[in-house]
Amino acid sequence: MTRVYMDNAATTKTDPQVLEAMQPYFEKIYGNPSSFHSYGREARNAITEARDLVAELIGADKDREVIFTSGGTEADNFAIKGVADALSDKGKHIITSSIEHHAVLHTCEYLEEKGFEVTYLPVDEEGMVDPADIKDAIREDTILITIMLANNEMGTIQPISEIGEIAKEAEITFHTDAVQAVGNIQVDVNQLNVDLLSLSGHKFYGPKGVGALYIRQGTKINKFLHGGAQERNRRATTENVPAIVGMGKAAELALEELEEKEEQVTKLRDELIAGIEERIDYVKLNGHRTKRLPNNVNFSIKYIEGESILMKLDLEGIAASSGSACTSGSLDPSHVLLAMGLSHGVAHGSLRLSLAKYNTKEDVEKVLEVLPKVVADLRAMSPIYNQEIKS
Ligand SMILES: Cc1ncc(COP(=O)(O)O)c(C=O)c1O
Repeated sequence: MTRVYMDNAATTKTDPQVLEAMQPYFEKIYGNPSSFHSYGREARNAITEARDLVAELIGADKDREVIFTSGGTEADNFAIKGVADALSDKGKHIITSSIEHHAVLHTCEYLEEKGFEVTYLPVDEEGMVDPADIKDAIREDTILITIMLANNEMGTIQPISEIGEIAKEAEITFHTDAVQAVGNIQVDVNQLNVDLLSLSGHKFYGPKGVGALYIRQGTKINKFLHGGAQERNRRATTENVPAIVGMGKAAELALEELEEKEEQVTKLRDELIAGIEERIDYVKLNGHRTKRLPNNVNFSIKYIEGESILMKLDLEGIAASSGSACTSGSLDPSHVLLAMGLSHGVAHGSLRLSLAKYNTKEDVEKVLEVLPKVVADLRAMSPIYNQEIKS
């Protein structure tokens, strides 16, 4: 059976060119970047090169604004706790949205336990934050605004540049979680007006376990890991050189390929959306129809449970998700879909298909052939469907 992987928002396949770039850093160039000798120097140079490539991808200053982390989660933790720690004398109020990734939400909840106050802004039915709500939520003691660039579950892209303007005017530090956006759409820290931006290697064909935090020069933020003087004294621990090199290569490829791949993936996304709406009744596209990630398709399919669709699709060789990877193991409906006003029942029947540059027209055709049958089979067994629709 040919398998179709459409869970690229959870993670992407590592690009073979990335793997090739990493290989020497396990075998030959294995020095510690902090060491004086040539082995160390070679590793150090590789990190500098990777930092430049990541900086270039997001329009950051090459020398000093990118700090490597262990992934998107650490970048979010670093940004939020680091600013809270550095500015707690100034104030203890943070503004975020109710649809953030748990890496942001749980960090904010942790800070609430430590005496910070957090405003969780609502979103509209398309999952959009209203910049006017940000303006209204700002207080004398607000020290940080953190709003994601694009949502991992339903792909809505937020008006970050506009929110950034508001933050700048109010002189409040502004962070965005761009983990799902980087590599999928153009991301430029200056155009977005952000002070801090999180990204993660494995979401754009790089390796897992590596990410970065962009820190605009002059941003007040405390260090995250205490120990050695690595990463300009902001994050101690011996650098994960092969992974950093891999992320650098992935950034280089993303910059080269972005325009072409964005168009290719958008076309597949739109075929999937149109095909599902044409072939299956009682479905609702979740998220904004146009201001959405090129690789994201998310539908609520009424009268069935998301988990049962996933199981049936898996048996047919199609890998999809019911929401974010972190919540799909639990039976709670997605906090994102609930925040958009969906009922528990409808939120339960959600299906996310997330594309990558490796997906083909044939993949889309297979999904459009299999999914309607799966839905019809499940609905045939659904008492509510039979009661409400068939009678
Ligand atoms: C929006 C968002 N933020 C943060 C993360 C966490 O990234 P990582 O897996 O690199 O820790 C993810 C991963 O799913 C994500 O989608």
